[in-house]
Amino acid sequence: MNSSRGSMSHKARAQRALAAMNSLGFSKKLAYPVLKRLHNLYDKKWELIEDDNYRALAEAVLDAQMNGGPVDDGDQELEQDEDRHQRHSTVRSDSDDEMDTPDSPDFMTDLATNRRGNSDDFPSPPPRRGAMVISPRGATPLQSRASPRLLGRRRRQVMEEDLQHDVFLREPKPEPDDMDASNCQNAQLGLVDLPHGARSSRVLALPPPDRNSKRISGAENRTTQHCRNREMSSSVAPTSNIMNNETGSRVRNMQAATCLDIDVASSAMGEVKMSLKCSLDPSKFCMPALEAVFKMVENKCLLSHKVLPPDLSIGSLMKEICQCVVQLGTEDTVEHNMQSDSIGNGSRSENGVNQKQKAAEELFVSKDSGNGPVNSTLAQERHLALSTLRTIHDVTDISKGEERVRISIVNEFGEEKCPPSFYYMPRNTVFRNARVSASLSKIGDEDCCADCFGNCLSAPVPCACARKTGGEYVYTPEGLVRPAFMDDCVSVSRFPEKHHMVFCKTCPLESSRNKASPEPCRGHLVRKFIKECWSKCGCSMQCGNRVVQRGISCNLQVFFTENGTGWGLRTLDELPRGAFVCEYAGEILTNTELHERAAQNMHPIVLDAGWCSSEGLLKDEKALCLDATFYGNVGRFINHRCCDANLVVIPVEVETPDHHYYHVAFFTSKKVEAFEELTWDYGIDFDHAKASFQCVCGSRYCRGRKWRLDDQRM
Ligand SMILES: C[S@@+](CC[C@H](N)C(=O)[O-])C[C@H]1O[C@@H](n2cnc3c(N)ncnc32)[C@H](O)[C@@H]1O
Repeated sequence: MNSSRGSMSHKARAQRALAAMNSLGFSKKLAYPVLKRLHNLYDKKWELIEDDNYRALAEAVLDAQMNGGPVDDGDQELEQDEDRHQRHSTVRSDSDDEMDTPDSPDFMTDLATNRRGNSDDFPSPPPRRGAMVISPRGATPLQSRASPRLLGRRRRQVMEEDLQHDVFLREPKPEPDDMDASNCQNAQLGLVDLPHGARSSRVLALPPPDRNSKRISGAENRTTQHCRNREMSSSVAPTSNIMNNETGSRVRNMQAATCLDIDVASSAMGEVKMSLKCSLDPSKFCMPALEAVFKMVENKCLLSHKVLPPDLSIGSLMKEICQCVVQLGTEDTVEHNMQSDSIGNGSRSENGVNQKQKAAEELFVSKDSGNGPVNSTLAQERHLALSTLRTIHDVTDISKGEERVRISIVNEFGEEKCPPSFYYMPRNTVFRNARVSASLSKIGDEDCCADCFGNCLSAPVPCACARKTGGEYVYTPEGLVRPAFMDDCVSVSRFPEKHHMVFCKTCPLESSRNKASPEPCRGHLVRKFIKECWSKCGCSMQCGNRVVQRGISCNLQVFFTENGTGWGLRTLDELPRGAFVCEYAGEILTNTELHERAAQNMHPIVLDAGWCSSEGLLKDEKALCLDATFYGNVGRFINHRCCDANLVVIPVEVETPDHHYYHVAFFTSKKVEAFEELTWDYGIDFDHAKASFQCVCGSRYCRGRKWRLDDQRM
């Protein structure tokens, strides 16, 4: 700040301020009321107005202009202030009176005169070298000392006008002396809403940041109007980096955010803007939808932690936003590149998406992302087409954004980059004939807690939904299955012979295998159910009795196993006993449909946990099973381990009170270390029939070992 200004009279300072505005092309008529307002707002501190070449004033004037010209609402305030001043001045000392205060009648008269006067009366400040400005009217370029940020806003204003005519804009080049801008290769990005009929959003390049702008000063300077927080590459983790250093994965690295610039600016008109700048390769970037970015940040920061971590800061949230923008903005490109690598016939479109493949997929794929099962039909004929089209999955997130958390995939041991093709589907979907009735009318008063609110677990008395589990909630406030309930579930899974089984008169499973002469029923285990609150319940989605329906919340990774079981699933964090991991999601089939596709199937799960309640023969459409061969979630990667697996399956009632349909949920049966493989016991009877695979689980209780030894002896 020019120290000589400190001794100038207020009148002179006001004149200088208006002259500076004039040199930017703002008329005194426009600038004057804004100056008055700002002067009041800044508690008559001229330094703040003069700081950074009248930056705050210029921004406020520009805002006033954009909001429809001069707004002289400062008059009243100023007049009131003047009254106050006059009353106050009667008790002021002589020395005070010597000061030529801006709210003195003198100041007012002079400003009023200047308002009427000619703009040429004011001396123009010396031009800044190299600064190119577009005039407010977008007509005459002129040189000025305005900050680059202001110039940027004015450019943007013109750009927005241009966009209305769908004009393509070139990115403004960073100013040669702007180191900040050159560190980050690209310009700032922003979204602009377009007028009706135009494309919904466009990425605009904003000008490089003002290197003169103030750094965050926090409490030290509460009047600072512009803050910036820059962190260079070392402090920002690679965003879409699926190479895990600890595991030494060979899967390729994606774009990393090499620099993060957080910019906060406010105007005197009460507007505060925050901007993020992430450095990336623009050729590999396509601006993602903001909703997707926010959803991802929520998932990463809030939902996956369930509670806010103690070290949460706005800075780290902003960093996450920046990283999510980079990740989402580069995913399509990476996927496309991989498709081109493997298929070799990709025709690249403007935004990096293989249009040919997209169009083909749209023909074949109809997916539902709503809650619960939906009676949509997924034609089996699509499978073949899909498997040729979708040979490669998105390597950064196998769920393709369908889950609350990103699920990465790595192969540390083999050449195979991805598992055989399948369509990721976070929830079960009916294949064709299965009948899943999730109607509200079927949920009686006894099956819901309509009068509850908030979190049922904090109510003094357990709600109606807990009645089905003996009047006790299965979940602890931490969202874990209670130890006693878990003990029972583990026992049923580990020692089935010790537990109650029901035998159908005519088993739907056997009759679907051989309708004419079905074999006798082999028995179905009676399992304990969890009953979660649902749509007719009055509690919130965050209720502690809603765990499975909220979806995956732990950090999982699909990886290529070393022991020959192919792809498997592991946790990246330590998990306590009783933690929900994921559902087994797939197509809902009738047993007949399952039998028809038996030749192709992997390991379907028969939904027979509720068969004990059925009298006589279950109708075919009620005897259901889940098949994740073609459509499924991460549950399809969980390998088998005999007896001492670390996961246990628990049936969960959510949307249907009858137990012909339910959710198959995996919970940890013991504490699981980070990077440990997650396994469950498929319950295969290796003695009874030759299994579809030779077990290599490595468990000391392996039931397949005997079978393998027999094989070797032959
Ligand atoms: C539900 S899938 C699990 C994911 C599978 N590993 C993959 O790569 O997609 C079941 C298949 O995995 C393999 N598998 C799972 N557990 C196994 C085990 N203990 N021993 C040998 N193979 C196993 C078998 O091929 C089995 O058919």
